[in-house]
Amino acid sequence: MEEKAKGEEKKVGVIETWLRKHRLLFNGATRHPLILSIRDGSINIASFKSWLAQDYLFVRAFVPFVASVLIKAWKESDESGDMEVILGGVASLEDEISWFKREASKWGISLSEVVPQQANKKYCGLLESLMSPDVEYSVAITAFWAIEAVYQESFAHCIGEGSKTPEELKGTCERWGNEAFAKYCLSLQNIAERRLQKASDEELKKAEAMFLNVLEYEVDFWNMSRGNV
Ligand SMILES: Cc1ncc(CN)c(N)n1
Repeated sequence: MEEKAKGEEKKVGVIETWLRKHRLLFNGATRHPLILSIRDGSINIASFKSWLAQDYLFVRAFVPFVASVLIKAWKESDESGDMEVILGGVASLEDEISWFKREASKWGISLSEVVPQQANKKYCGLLESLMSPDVEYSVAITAFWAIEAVYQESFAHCIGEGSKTPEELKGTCERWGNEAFAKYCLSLQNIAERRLQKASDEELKKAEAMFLNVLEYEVDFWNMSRGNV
């Protein structure tokens, strides 16, 4: 292998630095007991159904949030490619909502009767606050990446080697654990990283705090369904 010239080593990015610094918190969100119970097959189906119903409401609130990130990209981005990636995200949410409806009917859940629980309301409130034009693109795209990355890492774990995920839950895990979704998350990470490289110290602090907020809210979201056993 060719030896790298001095000073040519790849710099560790902002996001990679956060992932190393907050590894335990990231693992807390992506290796939550609910996810581990899917992976080892011990999942209580009532918990799964509760998660599914609550997540449908979350995803409906997620659509306008992603649309607001698209607007920020249009206004603020220095790279036109950002819009295509985010637009692809908006488009795939239509498919996701249809998937939730099909899945709910399969499990006998009446989505029109689902009442949002406290942790869900709180998380949707966070999404709404991020839609404000006062929130910087760097902060919003960081939140967007983190929200998607938690699901990708979580569900990919359920279909990874040695998993005993029940057959009827494999489709759910594939939805976020598949390779294409992993690539999409990487595209979002690259956009966020590029913006963070140019951000002021104050913006960087806000974005890091937002990353931690997302991890905390994701844990609360998983906990909400676990409590419903
Ligand atoms: C709570 C939550 N977090 C993330 C995702 C992935 N879009 C989701 N559907 N729900």
